[in-house]
Amino acid sequence: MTAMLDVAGLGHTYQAKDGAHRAIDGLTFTVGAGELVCVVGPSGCGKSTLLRTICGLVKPTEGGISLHGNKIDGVPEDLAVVFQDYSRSLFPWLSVQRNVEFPLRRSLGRKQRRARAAEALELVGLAKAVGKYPWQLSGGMQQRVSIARALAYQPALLLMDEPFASVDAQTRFELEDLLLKVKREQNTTVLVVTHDIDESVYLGDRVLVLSNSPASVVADLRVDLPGVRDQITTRESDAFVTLRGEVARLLNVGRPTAQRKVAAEAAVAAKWAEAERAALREAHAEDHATN
Ligand SMILES: Nc1ncnc2c1ncn2[C@@H]1O[C@H](COP(=O)(O)OP(=O)(O)OP(=O)(O)O)[C@@H](O)[C@H]1O
Repeated sequence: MTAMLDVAGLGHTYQAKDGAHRAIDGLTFTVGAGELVCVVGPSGCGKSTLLRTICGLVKPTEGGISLHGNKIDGVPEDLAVVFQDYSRSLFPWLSVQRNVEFPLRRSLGRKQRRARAAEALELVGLAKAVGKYPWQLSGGMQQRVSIARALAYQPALLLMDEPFASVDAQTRFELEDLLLKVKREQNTTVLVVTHDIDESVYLGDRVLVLSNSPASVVADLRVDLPGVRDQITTRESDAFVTLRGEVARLLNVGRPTAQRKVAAEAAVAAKWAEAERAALREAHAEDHATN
């Protein structure tokens, strides 16, 4: 598989008044064209630093990054980012259509922008919301707009930083399935940073587990699950449960308190997710019984 993103020996040390801080150390991995790779790691390990270097906002002190063969040296043009905080990334004074068109204003004419935005909004199920404003939409719908805006740009790489962390569990499941559908239909190359171990396994073709700060790659795990996934049956499958356990162990074993805390939080989150799925199953069963 051709490497769309190539991260080689990446290291970064921040120089602060109170001394130097080593944030990432010898990070090496690739993301193939059309692949979805999830990055998990303990809080404060250096995930944002990694994203900032890929976005060209921070110049690494060692190593380098290439995006489809071109060394990143500044903000790359063919990259789009979806952030956790959708409410701050959309312009409240622009309609949904205009928000999605915004990044295309320099590269495309009006007609082409319209068409590209309409296509992306259709893909995320928001074709009817073009004339609405972000504040007229639910949180999940606003995040769909952010995703549509990123897709309309047709980036070589879509970076997502905790993209579903600010929505409720049901919406999160819907958005995860939307991302998988988009990736299948558009063959988009995606790098997702998430704190959620279950989410990393559910979404990923691979999961990269990072160490405590300074971040390095502890494991690069292939997710051997079918391409088409289901929130209930996939998460119940033996392969899913085994892999989720492996990621949790890698985050936990021999690591300091912060990392154990992440794994403990993940275990609690997994219990909540299981309760959500049980409620979903009950709702489905009731629907069947009444129809
Ligand atoms: N501009 C900076 N100057 C000095 N130190 C920094 C700077 N930015 C981040 N750091 C330090 O580098 C380390 C890694 O930070 P980073 O934000 O990349 O971690 P993270 O994994 O994204 O954290 P979180 O999971 O909490 O979002 C932290 O110890 C942080 O305090």
